[in-house]
Amino acid sequence: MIELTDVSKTYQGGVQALGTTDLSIESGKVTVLLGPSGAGKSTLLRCMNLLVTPSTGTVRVEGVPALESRKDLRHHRRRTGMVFQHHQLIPRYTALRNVLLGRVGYYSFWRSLLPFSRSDERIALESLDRVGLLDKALTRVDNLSGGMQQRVGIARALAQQPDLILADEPVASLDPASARRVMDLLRRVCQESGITLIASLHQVDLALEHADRIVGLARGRIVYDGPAAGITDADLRLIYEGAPDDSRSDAPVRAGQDTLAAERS
Ligand SMILES: Nc1ncnc2c1ncn2[C@@H]1O[C@H](COP(=O)(O)OP(=O)(O)OP(=O)(O)O)[C@@H](O)[C@H]1O
Repeated sequence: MIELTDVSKTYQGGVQALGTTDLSIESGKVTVLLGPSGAGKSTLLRCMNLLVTPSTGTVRVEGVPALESRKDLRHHRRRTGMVFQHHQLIPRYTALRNVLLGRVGYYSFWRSLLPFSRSDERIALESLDRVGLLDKALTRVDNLSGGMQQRVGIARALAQQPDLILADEPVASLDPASARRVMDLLRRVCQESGITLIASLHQVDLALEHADRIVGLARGRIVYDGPAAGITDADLRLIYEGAPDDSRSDAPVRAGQDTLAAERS
C-alpha cells in the first residue's frame, strides 16, 4: 500500500536522519519500526505522509496517483490517521470535540468553520465507543489520565475512517501497564477494521507482542526487516548496539560520512 524508493532525509544542519531507504508496506498488517532513540523511526514514519519532506526519493501510495499535487496529498492525509506520543489533543476541549477534529480533513476550509454534522457526531461517538470512552465524551481531556488521552487520540484517528494509521511512539509517555493496554487496543481496532498500522516503538517486548512485521532501524538504516516471530537476539543486538565494527556512537550519520551501509554490505 505504501512504497518508498530511495527515500532519505537530511535535516538542515546536515544531520542525516535517514539514509537511502527502500521499503514496501503491505495492507492490513501491523508493522513496527523498532530502534533506539535517534535511529530515524519518526523520520521514516513521517516521510510516509510527507509530514517530513524526504530529501531524496519517492513515496507512492496505493490508490493515489502521486503525492505531488496538493489534492492527492490531502486525499492521502485524510485516509491516514496519526497518533502521536503527546496526543496533540486540545486540553480544554471535551473528548468528543477532540475526536470530531478527525473529521476536519473531509471539509473545505470554509465548511470546516461551520458546526459538525449529525453524521460526524455519530462517527465521533462510535469512535469513542470503540476505545471504551463513550462515557467520557463530554469530559475535558485535561481531566483524563494519560492512557485515556491516548485512547482519545486513537478515537480521533478512527474518526477519520482511515485506511492507514501512523502511530509515532504512541505509548512512550505511558507507564508499562497502560502502554500495553493502549497497544492492545490500537492493534485490535486496526485489525477489526482492516486498517494498516505502522507504529514506531522502542520497547522490544511490545514490538514482539504486537507486530506482524518488524523493521529494525539503527543510525538511519534498516538493519532488520522480517516477521516479528523470526527476530533473533543477534538481530536485536544489531538494532540496539550496531554491527560489531560500529563506532558505537549514538549520533546519527552526518551527510558525507555515510559509510555504514558500505560497511554492512
Ligand atoms: N527537525 C529536525 N531537525 C534536525 N534534526 C532532527 C530533526 N528531527 C529529528 N532530527 C534528528 O534526526 C535523528 C533521527 O531522529 P528521529 O526523531 O527520526 O529518531 P527516532 O528513532 O524517532 O528517535 P526517538 O525515539 O528519540 O523519537 C536524530 O538525531 C534527531 O535529533
